[in-house]
Amino acid sequence: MVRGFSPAAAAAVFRRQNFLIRCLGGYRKEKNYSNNFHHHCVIRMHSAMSGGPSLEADAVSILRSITPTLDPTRHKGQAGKVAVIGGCREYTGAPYFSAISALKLGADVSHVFCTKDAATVIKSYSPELIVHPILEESYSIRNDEKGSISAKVIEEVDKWMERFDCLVIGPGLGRDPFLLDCVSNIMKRARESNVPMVIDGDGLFLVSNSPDLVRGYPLAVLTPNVNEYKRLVQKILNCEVNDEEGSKQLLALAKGIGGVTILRKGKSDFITDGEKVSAVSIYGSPRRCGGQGDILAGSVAVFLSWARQSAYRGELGTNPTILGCIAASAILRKAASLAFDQKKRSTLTSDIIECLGRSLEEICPVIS
Ligand SMILES: NC(=O)C1=CN([C@@H]2O[C@H](COP(=O)(O)OP(=O)(O)OC[C@H]3O[C@@H](n4cnc5c(N)ncnc54)[C@H](OP(=O)(O)O)[C@@H]3O)[C@@H](O)[C@H]2O)[C@@H](O)CC1
Ligand SMILES: Nc1ncnc2c1ncn2[C@@H]1O[C@H](COP(=O)(O)OP(=O)(O)OP(=O)(O)O)[C@@H](O)[C@H]1O
Ligand SMILES: [Mg+2]
Repeated sequence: MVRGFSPAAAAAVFRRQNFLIRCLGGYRKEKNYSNNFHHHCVIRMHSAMSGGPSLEADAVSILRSITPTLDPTRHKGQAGKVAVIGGCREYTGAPYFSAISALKLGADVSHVFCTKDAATVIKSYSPELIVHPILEESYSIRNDEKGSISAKVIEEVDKWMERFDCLVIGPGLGRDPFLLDCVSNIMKRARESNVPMVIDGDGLFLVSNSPDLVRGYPLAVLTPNVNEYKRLVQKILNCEVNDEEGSKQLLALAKGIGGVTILRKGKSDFITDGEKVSAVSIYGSPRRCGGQGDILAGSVAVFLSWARQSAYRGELGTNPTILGCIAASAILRKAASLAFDQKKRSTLTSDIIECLGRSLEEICPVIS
């Protein structure tokens, strides 16, 4: 029996999950499980994370309820304006993956705020992105310039801040202390303007060391991978990750940072804002190429912006940040599965990005 549920409730959950996974089309390739869905489902619900129940989310219904129709009366910007804060000398792929994924899912405008070194490279990947070369790393400036550069960074971001529906902080940001200091200031400004923030990659390194940047901010979403989660648990809860108590620990972590939303990435994705834990377990791909988390972060930004629009219209009863995470996780996994079908071992992050549109179209067709 599924932990925490009566046999009847567990059977209903199982039937529902069966239906959802068929819609999302993602389980069929999983080794050893492909011919035995019942086994697949029950095992997953037992072993995904113990220490309290986590229910498979109804991702299909969520996607259908928050994805806007393509309506000729809408103007540019209404389907979402997102900005990625990331990209430095070392990493140019990560911010590109996040920003282009947002566009490929249907956002109208996608910006990248990065270092000067990274900007030309990112621009050359795509003419679709609006790239601002405003950040600086310590190696490229003198100590006596830091004050004026820091002020200039915030001045440039301030020009745009109120227009953004969501920021993605961290993909390919690096860990330069001066640069992270400037990004802390950007995060404080975003908070003052009530702009949602998806924090990923090196943004999570920053938040682990300075949790007050997001503490108690309900529009903050943290998307840790296994390393980033470990660091957060150590810093915030002062202990080690304990998967025996996985759900409880995740709830405690979200509460410990004042009710932010956490999407813990892994074999299943677990999502909470401190109230209950939802899971997205549909099968994606066995390829673990770098960059899939960056796609996810850009996708969360889009879906949470759409979920907030639906919430304004009074159509939702659930926290939009949770809905955005569930929708993004399901779409990324489905896209990864589609890409893997075609490319097998040579599947790359850019192949998955090319499947984002189809992945969403199969669930929310433009003309239904
Ligand atoms: N194509 C691209 O451009 C891509 C770029 N990417 C970008 O890479 C960045 C790091 O993300 P990741 O996922 O490698 O971090 P993660 O798994 O925590 O670390 C693995 C190990 O490495 C270490 N470590 C990491 N950074 C370090 C640093 N600056 N300096 C020193 N150590 C560092 C880390 O050590 P620890 O954190 O435990 O100290 C752990 O042991 C991030 O900006 C991401 O967006 C990815 O999105 C993929 C595609
Ligand atoms: N073992 C797994 N099986 C299936 N899906 C997984 C597995 N591990 C991660 N994923 C999925 O891949 C996506 C990216 O997670 P991952 O842990 O690779 O992030 P990341 O390390 O931050 O990636 P990036 O390389 O972009 O930084 C998430 O949606 C996650 O659910
Ligand atoms: Mg990552």
